[in-house]
Amino acid sequence: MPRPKSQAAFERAQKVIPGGVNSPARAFGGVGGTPLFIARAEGPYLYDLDGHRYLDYIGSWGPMILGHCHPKVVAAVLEAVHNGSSYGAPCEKESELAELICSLMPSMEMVRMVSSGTEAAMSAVRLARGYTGRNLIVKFAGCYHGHVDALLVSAGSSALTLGVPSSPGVPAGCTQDTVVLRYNDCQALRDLFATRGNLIAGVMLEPFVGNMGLVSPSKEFLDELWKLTRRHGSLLIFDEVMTGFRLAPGGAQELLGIKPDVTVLGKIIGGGYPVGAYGGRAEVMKKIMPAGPVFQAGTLSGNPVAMAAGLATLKELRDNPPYAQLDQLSKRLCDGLTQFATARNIPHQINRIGSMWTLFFTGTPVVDLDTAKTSNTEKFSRFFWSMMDRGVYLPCSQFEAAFTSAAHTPEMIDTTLQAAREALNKL
Ligand SMILES: Cc1ncc(COP(=O)(O)O)c(C=O)c1O
Ligand SMILES: NCC(=O)CCC(=O)O
Repeated sequence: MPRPKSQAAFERAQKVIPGGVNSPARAFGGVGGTPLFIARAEGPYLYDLDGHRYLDYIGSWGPMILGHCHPKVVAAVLEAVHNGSSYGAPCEKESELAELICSLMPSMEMVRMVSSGTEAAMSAVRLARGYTGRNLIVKFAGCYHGHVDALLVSAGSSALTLGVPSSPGVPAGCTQDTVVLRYNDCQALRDLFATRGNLIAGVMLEPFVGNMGLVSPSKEFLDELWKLTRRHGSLLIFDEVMTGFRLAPGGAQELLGIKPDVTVLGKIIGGGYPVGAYGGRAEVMKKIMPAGPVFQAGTLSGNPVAMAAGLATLKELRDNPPYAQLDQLSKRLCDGLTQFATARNIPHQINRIGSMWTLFFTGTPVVDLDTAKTSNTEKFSRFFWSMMDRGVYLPCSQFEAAFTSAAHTPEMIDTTLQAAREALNKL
């Protein structure tokens, strides 16, 4: 399908923006070709510059759980805008959003707002170190916590898609206190804690991983994480930037019945505007300046317009929870995909939790980064473009989760399945 206006816009952008994009995840590096330039978005749809319409299964990589331009979010933002863009002084909306977050996620007694998931993850690492007086941070291969120096080792998402396991510009000193383990590997976790448990400030993980494609934790893995961090006084840090308010009103932690010490948030809490947050028990959070000695700050933190968008989004999710519907729609979609791929004898795995899902082109069950990497990414690329040409916008990498939104209807799922049947038949 020709997209001359996107092509021209990409060429223009490449002259003044590195790689033509402001975040590598958008560059289509994993599938080749030119990224679509978006003119506008509404409900479940994206519209590109060339006037094509696409059913959107990215939702800005997670935030748009209500679909684009939800009327209540738009109204809240418009009202806020007229009261000023930024004050550099506290406003009540910050407390209102903090109260709502803490009521929905009871592991959080206090929360600090920042402007991105990266900032939240970075600050959570500093807090864990400041609180425990220890340096070691444990992360898992394939998990992505934003572009935090200390966590940019064996990172997922575009760092994985584009084959950059760690980046130039991150000095060894920044990662020397980071230990990377295999996701779902209980023995590695036990071995590490047995030898260095008293040095570990915190263990950070995506409780369901979206950034190597969707991967779920085993019960044994979660039990072990809980037990070992309790025994050794290390903080258990859930990065719920993707899963927070996505899988349940109380996030993955509600679903799993675990109260992490610290939670990292982003995406949905900003309703499409730049917001991140981190929170936990008051006793831990009171270490943060000016309540305590651990420094962290931000000119635009708690921005009133972004707070309004986040509040409107979370209130809608609380008052009209879409989770059962999202689960049903996503199940219908994934069941159909499995059925078609099986009928065509295409080796595949579908991993799904609620409205997060990935179709992996591999015959091997995907439980960690190594098994995710057994996927046939060339097949994925052909499937991706075939779906795009049929008006379905999927994540542009095998190693990303797709998201269904509350604006999707059963009819749209069936349209998507019809496209998928044709695309798989042509693979
Ligand atoms: C789990 C997770 N943590 C952290 C981040 C970083 O968030 P941001 O892109 O807002 O910096 C992302 C996504 O980018 C993410 O998926
Ligand atoms: N899973 C990918 C992301 O969430 C990040 C999107 C971006 O950095 O643009």
